[in-house]
Amino acid sequence: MKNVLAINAGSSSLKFQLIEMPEEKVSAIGVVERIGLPDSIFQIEANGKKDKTVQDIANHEVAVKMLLEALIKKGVIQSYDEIDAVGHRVVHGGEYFSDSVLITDEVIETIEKVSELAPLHNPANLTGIRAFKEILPNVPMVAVFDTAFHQTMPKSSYLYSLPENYYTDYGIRKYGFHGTSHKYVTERAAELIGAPLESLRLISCHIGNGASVTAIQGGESIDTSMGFTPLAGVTMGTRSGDIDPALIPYIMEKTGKSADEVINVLNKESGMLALSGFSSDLRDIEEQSETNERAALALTVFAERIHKYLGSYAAKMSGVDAIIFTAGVGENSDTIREKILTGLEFMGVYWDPKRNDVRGKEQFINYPHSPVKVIVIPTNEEVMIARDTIRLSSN
Ligand SMILES: Nc1ncnc2c1ncn2[C@@H]1O[C@H](COP(=O)(O)OP(=O)(O)O)[C@@H](O)[C@H]1O
Ligand SMILES: CC(=O)OP(=O)(O)O
Ligand SMILES: [Mg+2]
Repeated sequence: MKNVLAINAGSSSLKFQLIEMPEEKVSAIGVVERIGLPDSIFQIEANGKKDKTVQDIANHEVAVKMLLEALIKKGVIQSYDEIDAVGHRVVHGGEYFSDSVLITDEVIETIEKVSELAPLHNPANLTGIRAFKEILPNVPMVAVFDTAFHQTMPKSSYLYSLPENYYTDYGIRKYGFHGTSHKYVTERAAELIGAPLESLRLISCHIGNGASVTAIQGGESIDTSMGFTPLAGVTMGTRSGDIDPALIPYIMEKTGKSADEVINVLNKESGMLALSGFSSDLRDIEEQSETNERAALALTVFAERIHKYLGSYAAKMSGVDAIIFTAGVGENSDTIREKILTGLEFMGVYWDPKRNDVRGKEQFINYPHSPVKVIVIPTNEEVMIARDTIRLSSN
């Protein structure tokens, strides 16, 4: 048995799970939120007990120390020697990584090199890696990339219609993200359907704060809604998704903002937050949607963008065998799933409102006679990270 610590470091948060492998038994799970802000929150659940503390946590290194100390204090481990390996989610791997990799100084340098392509995510991932390297210098660490699963996309999917040297000189292409999650639900879907992956055409909707839709044929990603960065595609919590690129210089001219400032608006002040006018959190928006027109419109825009991808990807694969919903919204919001699925009978999607009334667990929500299956599958990026970490650190 080996203890793997799976780390998902965000810009202001750090999610973690300590997992006993190969049994995949979770011995501790938790999250640190609001890192670098006042009143940071640290939550950990282990041995059937939940603890929550609120205190300032200045940076990721402090967060890492707190979580390691909490593992000992709660008796999950007796000493740090019991942590056999650490796996890190890294959002952008560029074209450098089509699989997870054992972290070396050279790997860290490469992750740094592609950081400018995922400014909300990669720097935070690197901070997590460095913090662990400092505190557990002799423990093997593995990087698991959001982009890796999408490296199977054909050139016709990933090339933009731009001068060729933009791709060859600058690596400008579609990369795609949430790959670890899309891969996890793909494999689970094949198991639940009871058919070999090779025979399936799937559309996976990862809808959380960040959201992306992926077409998966024969187990491989063949197209996805995010692009060069995680800003592209559907409307998200605070991200605009696709807009006309000519808007960027236009907004700069009208508002006097720099390019960086406009991108910051598109990343952090747009999406559901901008449409609703009050929140990026889908729960808040759903709560107000009966009485607040902007909230109702935001829900419609959000669902419609995803709805259109379902038609588009079904066309691309000449049909679809199953549609998958995952991540915070996809797993929990029957309202959004209903809005996305309504009107798809023409392509064989017959969903059952009773079965759709489900939250956070695996369930088919289609009628048994539906040619297209629709499945809610809670994602588990951490277990995927742990599996790859064991595979690559045991050699
Ligand atoms: N019960 C629920 N009903 C509706 N939306 C929910 C529910 N639980 C979580 N969400 C939504 O899920 C989103 C966060 O998803 P998550 O996958 O955790 O995001 P991320 O990992 O990108 O930060 C939020 O918009 C939140 O409102
Ligand atoms: C890549 C990405 O958008 O990740 P998240 O949904 O965690 O923000
Ligand atoms: Mg996420």
